[in-house]
Parts: sequence; C-alpha cells; structure tokens
Amino acid sequence: MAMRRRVMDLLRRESVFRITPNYLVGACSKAISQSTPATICEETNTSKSDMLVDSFGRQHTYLRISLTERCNLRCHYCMPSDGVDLTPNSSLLSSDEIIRVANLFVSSGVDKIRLTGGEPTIRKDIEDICSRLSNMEGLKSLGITTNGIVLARKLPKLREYGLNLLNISLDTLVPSKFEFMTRRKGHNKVLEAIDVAIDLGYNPVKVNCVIMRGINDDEICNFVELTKEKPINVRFIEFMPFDGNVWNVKKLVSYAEMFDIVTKRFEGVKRCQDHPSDTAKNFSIDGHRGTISFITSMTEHFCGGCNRLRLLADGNFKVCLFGPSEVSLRDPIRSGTDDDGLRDIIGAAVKRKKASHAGMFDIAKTANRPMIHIGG
Ligand SMILES: Nc1nc2c(ncn2[C@@H]2O[C@H](COP(=O)(O)OP(=O)(O)OP(=O)(O)O)[C@@H](O)[C@H]2O)c(=O)[nH]1
Ligand SMILES: C[S@@+](CC[C@H](N)C(=O)[O-])C[C@H]1O[C@@H](n2cnc3c(N)ncnc32)[C@H](O)[C@@H]1O
Ligand code: SF4
Ligand code: SF4
Repeated sequence: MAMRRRVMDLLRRESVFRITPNYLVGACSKAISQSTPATICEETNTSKSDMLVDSFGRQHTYLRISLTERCNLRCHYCMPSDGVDLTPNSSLLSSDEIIRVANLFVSSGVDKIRLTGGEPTIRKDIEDICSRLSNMEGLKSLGITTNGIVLARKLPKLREYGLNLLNISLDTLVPSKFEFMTRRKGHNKVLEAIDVAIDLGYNPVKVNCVIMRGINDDEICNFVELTKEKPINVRFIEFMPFDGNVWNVKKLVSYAEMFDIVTKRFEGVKRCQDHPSDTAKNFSIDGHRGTISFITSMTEHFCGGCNRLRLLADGNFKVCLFGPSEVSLRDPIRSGTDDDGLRDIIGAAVKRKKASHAGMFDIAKTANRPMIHIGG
C-alpha cells in the first residue's frame, strides 16, 4: 500500500512538474530560484475567483498555513515569557483538513503557500503535507519559514517533496546572544542549516533577522558582511507588537535608521525592482554575492499590495496579520459544510478585510494573538 502510494505520488508529481521534475534537479548544481517558480510547476489555467478579491480590489494569491502552535525555541519577541495556551491536539487541523482547505484556495487562485508556525518542521507529518501540497495543480511555490534548528537533517527530503522557497530566521551571529534571545541553545544548528540550504541549491536562502534596539542592532553590519560571500538574502525586520511580546517603541529600530547604518558603512547599495506584493524592500550591494532587504511593517507599511491570507493551526482563517478578526473553518468542516459553504465563509471574510493595518500604536493596543499562534 505504502509502495503503491509512493509510485502514485511520483507519477502525479511528474505530471505536475512537467518542466523540471523536482527529483531530477541536481542536488548541488542547479539553483532553486525564487524568481523562477517554473522549476516547481508550469503555468496552469487555474481560474481566479472573486472569493479571493477584497473590497479594495486586492487579489489574494498567497496563503500562509500555520502547521503548529508549538516551537523548539522561545524567542522573546514572539513567545510570551509565561508561554501560550496550546490548543488541544484534537482541535488542531489534521493533514487531511489542511489539504482540503488548501485545495479550495489553490483552485480559487492561490499559487503560493508558505508553511509556518510555531515551528513547522517539528510537525511529524510535514513531509506528507509538503508532498500533497506540491502536487496541487495551480500551486507554483511552496515555502517554509523556519528557525532552522532541525532543518539540516530534514531539508533534503522536504526539497524532494516539493519545497522550493526557504526562509530561515536568525537574529544574531553571537552564540550566547542566541541563547538569550531564544531561551534555548542551537545557534550552530541554524548556521549549519543555512549552509545545507545553499548547498542544496536554494537561491536565495532568505535569512530573517528581527532587529531590536540594545539587543542586536549592533550586528546589522556583520549580517551585511555575511552577504559578501554567501548567496543569501538577509532581511532586517522591524520589531512588531503582538500579545505578550512586550513591544515598546523604544525597542523599534526603524527602516530609516537601519538603512542609514548600512549605507554609512557600505558603498554601492542599490534598490532592486521589488514585486508589488513583496513584504521586503530589496537592495543589492556592489561586490556582494547576496542581497539585503528591509521589512518595514511599522514605519512604511506595504498593505496596498497585500496578497496574503492566513490559515492558523486551529483552523481559524485570518485575513490580516494585525486584524483581530478570525473565522473558524474547522467548525464548519467538522459539522459537514460542503465546499461551496466554506467558499462563502472565506469570501465573506476576505470582503471584510481592511485597507491597511491601524498604525503601530493602535496595533500595540489592539488585542491580537501572540505571534507564535499566527505564524508571521
Ligand atoms: N505586516 C506584515 N508583515 C508580514 C506579512 N507577511 C509576513 N510578514 C512579516 O515578514 C517577516 C518575514 O516573514 P516570512 O515568513 O519570511 O514571509 P514573507 O516575507 O512573506 O516571505 P517571502 O515569501 O519570501 O516574501 C515576518 O516578520 C512576518 O511577520 C504581512 O502580510 N504583513
Ligand atoms: C512566528 S515565526 C514562525 C516560523 C519559525 N518558527 C521561525 O521562527 O522562522 C515567523 C517569522 O516571524 C518573525 N517574527 C516573530 N515575532 C516577530 C515580531 N514581534 N516582529 C517581527 N517579526 C517577528 C520571526 O522572526 C520569523 O521570521
Ligand atoms: S519566532 Fe519562530 S522560533 Fe522563535 S518562538 Fe516564534 S515560532 Fe518559535
Ligand atoms: S498588515 Fe494586514 S493588510 Fe497589511 S500587509 Fe500585513 S496582512 Fe496585509
């Protein structure tokens, strides 16, 4: 039975990955480019549906799926110091439920899915989920955002199962600071994961770095230095407020300030052409193999080009990272609602999406979930 499923998987994958079957991409030789999603799937004729267009005309094509509320780290900026309430396992979406919901989105025009969490790599059925998602007709990119702790070991298989976008979070190059920021050990494992990802051909490997004043703002130039030799994209992220993360405007280092720090030290910093739905403002630096970016959610939001929706591990659907409103898809699924009924619920929530977030001071006062529940 297992063998039959594997053969069926391979056959299906071959028919989806007609341009470059993923398992035929040479392990080290061929880059998995984030800008050429054709390496994972050819263009399909998936129709875009009104369900995913909001009242401001934004078409949502990117679904972030949180696979778990659990994590093997405890980052101060994400996880409240006294932990979070965990949803009982029976109330989390099963892999079949995730695939059913993802299918609804992909058949309505979503072409990019990112897995997140908590820490998505600790979910036991992650390989099965990746394999089933990457086989979906119409899905062009399947990504993950991960802390990298167990990635070096798991990445070859995940890549084989269709994972073609990789963002790894690393906030410091100093091991003792890593232990302070994450309340756990493992700095060397994250560095190893970045190198394994480069060797496997992910290009660029995106490195997410949340900058907090007095904690790691002194390392900005060291991270930029890293892009000289490594083909990575270091993304400096403005610290954002979420429930329990003791955000404070004094700890926020703005895009303007970070940019100033970088350009005072490095010459030849040039703005790249960004995609309208990018979260990041991207820059190349003369003579560097890698690039740098800034994610400016607080001081220069990018809501006008927003194409993102979120499915949380407990089955709640969230149309905005900072919007408190959520609607359960799990409950209707478990009470027998058919696909049309689910589409109605999703479409109505999308239509209620606001034009932009409320501004950093209002966000800081609004009840939302802890970041670890939302997944970024
Ligand atoms: N304000 C805002 N921030 C976001 C959104 N999506 C992601 N982020 C933040 O951007 C940072 C990086 O998130 P990632 O998980 O790497 O996702 P991404 O930036 O969409 O990644 P790419 O697909 O590589 O562009 C995190 O701090 C996220 O919380 C969004 O829709 N709005
Ligand atoms: C919530 S994590 C989940 C995925 C995975 N555990 C990881 O850390 O990459 C997703 C992203 O959100 C970022 N993040 C978490 N809390 C944040 C905050 N308060 N402000 C800005 N980014 C944050 C993390 O650095 C990470 O890149
Ligand atoms: S940022 Fe990621 S690694 Fe850190 S606590 Fe949150 S979910 Fe875990
Ligand atoms: S804050 Fe909300 S509207 Fe703005 S980019 Fe993020 S998810 Fe989209």
